[in-house]
Amino acid sequence: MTNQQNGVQLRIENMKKKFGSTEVIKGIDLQVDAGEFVAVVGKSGCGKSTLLRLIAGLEEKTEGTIYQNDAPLSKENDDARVMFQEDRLLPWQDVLTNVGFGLQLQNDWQTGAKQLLQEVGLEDHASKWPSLLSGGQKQRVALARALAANPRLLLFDEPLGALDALTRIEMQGLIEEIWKRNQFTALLVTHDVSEAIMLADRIIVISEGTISYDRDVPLPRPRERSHPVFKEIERELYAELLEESHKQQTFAMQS
Ligand SMILES: Nc1ncnc2c1ncn2[C@@H]1O[C@H](COP(=O)(O)OP(=O)(O)OP(=O)(O)O)[C@@H](O)[C@H]1O
Repeated sequence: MTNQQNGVQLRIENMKKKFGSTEVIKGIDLQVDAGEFVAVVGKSGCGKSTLLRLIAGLEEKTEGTIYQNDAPLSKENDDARVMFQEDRLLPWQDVLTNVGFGLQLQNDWQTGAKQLLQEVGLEDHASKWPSLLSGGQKQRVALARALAANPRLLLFDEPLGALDALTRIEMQGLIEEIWKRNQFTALLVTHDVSEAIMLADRIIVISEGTISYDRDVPLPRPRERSHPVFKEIERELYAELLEESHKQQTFAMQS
């Protein structure tokens, strides 16, 4: 089931992106429903972050159109926020101010920022400097800061990539809970196949700048890693990724 009320609908048509003479995105067509959670998987360098940056309006496309709720996007996407692998917190500001950064034009921004810290379970850390937090806590602050803008689209660019396995699982639970509560549309770039199956309504694989695989995850939430359908999708995804990798190696040896 998807969160339809707050999230935006996306439609990407024939998206292409070149850096110099190298075409990184070679023609992507993708539709994402309002409130849908889509995971983007693929080999390092296949263009996942570039796709996210194009949707965020942080990168200029070479060709194609992105429609958001049927309106073409032409500049920075005000409805979207990106959460990166590195926390990007301001080290000279305390946690509360970091979260309230986007709220500071509002009179009572401290109350709003405290509520967001509560949402991510860090209400007792408001006056700390970021340097005193663990990696997982810093990512919780980064998530609260992203939520401050009440985004209708959250773009997660491998945000849990630097965390230890247990913290990562905890953060997956938090992201799922917050997505359900806030009802935004979500795109998650991840290298972790089980993370994709745990969180996404749908998984796409990007290979050589195009979508090579696209399937729904028909599992109830919260999900069990031991569920036979979970295992089946896991096997399918690894097979797809290995096949793509094999094709690329063969191509590299022939050329
Ligand atoms: N600003 C840029 N200028 C030139 N080349 C770029 C730029 N940004 C990305 N690229 C190239 O585009 C390709 C795709 O990069 P991108 O970061 O989208 O890949 P990715 O799939 O997210 O990789 P990873 O999983 O390692 O983060 C890479 O070959 C990268 O070197």
